[in-house]
Amino acid sequence: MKLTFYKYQGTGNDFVMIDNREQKLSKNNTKIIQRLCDRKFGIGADGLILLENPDVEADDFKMVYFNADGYESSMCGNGGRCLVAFAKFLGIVEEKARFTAIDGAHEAVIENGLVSLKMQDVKNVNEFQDFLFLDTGSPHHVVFSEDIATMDIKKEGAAVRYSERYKNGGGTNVNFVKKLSKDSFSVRTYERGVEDETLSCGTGVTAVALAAYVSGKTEANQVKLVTQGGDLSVSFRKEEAHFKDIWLTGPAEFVFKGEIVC
Ligand SMILES: N[C@H](CCC[C@H](N)C(=O)O)C(=O)O
Repeated sequence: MKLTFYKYQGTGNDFVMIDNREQKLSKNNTKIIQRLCDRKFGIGADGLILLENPDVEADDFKMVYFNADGYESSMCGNGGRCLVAFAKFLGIVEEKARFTAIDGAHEAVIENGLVSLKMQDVKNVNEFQDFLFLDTGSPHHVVFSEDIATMDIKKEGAAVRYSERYKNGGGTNVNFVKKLSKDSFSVRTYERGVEDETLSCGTGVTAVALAAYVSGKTEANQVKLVTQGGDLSVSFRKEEAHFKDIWLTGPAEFVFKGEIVC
């Protein structure tokens, strides 16, 4: 099968994007999706995203996300932002978009060259002695540390992701965080389903911003997250025990278009 694909990246988290409105690529093609994401035998990406026709009248499109391991996974924040940029390129949307992903409905706005994505509300942030755990559309374990620059993220991240706490529940993504100022943090993320460090993680930096607020490391409700692949920002409103109006903002860029036989 000949497939036209578009490569996008959002702060270094990179994706193969496919306009699948004609359903050319089926969702259980794990081997094909894994091969497309393979950085040696395929195009290479952290994940693959299908743009499909919406199931909901009010939506512009539907998002289906696969990790590089070829399996459909939970929400991808950077991928969602890249998908909005892709939808604009295809002429499906202009400056505003509304779509449904595996975790529900999302709005997005393209402004000043950045894409802002509204994330689902977060009801539970679980604080433990030396880490926090929350789900921002994907599960995230968050650890604050004085030194993350020299860490072996792949090794340290895998140790948590495959630990007793997570190994039977589908695993988790793992974020290592250093506080930079009263409203900015440096973040390095080990991503489930990539099974390696990614240059940034959208649901991950969203989790870090909320975890920093809950653990008293920031009082700001707009936080800058510095990742290996670039800067992202997360804003939110705390309403009683819930976090609402959570917006993830950052660049989302086209890299190249190609055709591949698979
Ligand atoms: N690897 C994640 C999904 C992608 C998350 C990340 N790429 C983002 O930007 O949110 C998981 O399986 O939970």
